[in-house]
Amino acid sequence: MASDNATDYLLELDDVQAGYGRAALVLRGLTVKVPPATVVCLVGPNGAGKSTVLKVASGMLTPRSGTIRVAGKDVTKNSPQQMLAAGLSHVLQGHSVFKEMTVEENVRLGAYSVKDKGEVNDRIDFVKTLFPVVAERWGALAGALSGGQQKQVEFARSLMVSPQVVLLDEPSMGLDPKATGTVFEQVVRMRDAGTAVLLVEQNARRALETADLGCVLDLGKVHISGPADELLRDPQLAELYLGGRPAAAPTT
Ligand SMILES: Nc1ncnc2c1ncn2[C@@H]1O[C@H](COP(=O)(O)OP(=O)(O)OP(=O)(O)O)[C@@H](O)[C@H]1O
Repeated sequence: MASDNATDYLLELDDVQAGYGRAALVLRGLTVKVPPATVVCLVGPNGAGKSTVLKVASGMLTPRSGTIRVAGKDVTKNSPQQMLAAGLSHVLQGHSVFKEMTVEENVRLGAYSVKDKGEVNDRIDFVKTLFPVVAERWGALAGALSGGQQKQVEFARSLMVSPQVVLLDEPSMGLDPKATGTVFEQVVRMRDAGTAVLLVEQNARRALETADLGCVLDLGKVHISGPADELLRDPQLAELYLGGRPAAAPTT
């Protein structure tokens, strides 16, 4: 009956309503689905509820209604620890490396719940290959790295639990354009290495250029969704959500 078979998606947020305390709802019937090996980005105006979507997906905020599924399994009421165990790894907004610890110590923290030493070593090899800067600066204090390099340490840490989906909240925040470019390249590398990504970004145009699928949030709901390149070419969307600049439609 339903073409949206649950097993077609690694992560599904279905008709989710959520808010903070007694305040008005922030998410008002939001549906977002993340297929395997895909970067899905959420864009939209300030306060639309983008970060709140990630908080709900990582168990930091329990929805008032609606359903969250990971690979078809209902995880709606999971705690953050249970969400992590279910395969959702959250890279928070801003910088969360421990600056006074080495890159190695920061990355190993991501594996605190993994008991098998061999598995930890395999994951270390994997993230070192994926993020060369992590390998190059393995023994350095994380605080000595640039902002973009620290973000890659955070990515590496998030991958230590072999997540199904990485939730990335504004990875370009505070970075210059060159570092932003590198960080988005690494998002694509994560996807190519088999990890799906749900990405929240202020930098809507750059995020849509990186993502496979895009969802535009407004007032706590998905206003429009589809292939990211199509959204980028949509003139109305460009006017409303991409900084008011005209769509990059061919002019010749
Ligand atoms: N911890 C909190 N307690 C109460 N209200 C909150 C909390 N976090 C966010 N909000 C409110 O929820 C709404 C949505 O915030 P959210 O951070 O999800 O939006 P956003 O789309 O990510 O915005 P931005 O792009 O500005 O980060 C805002 O009105 C915000 O003030």
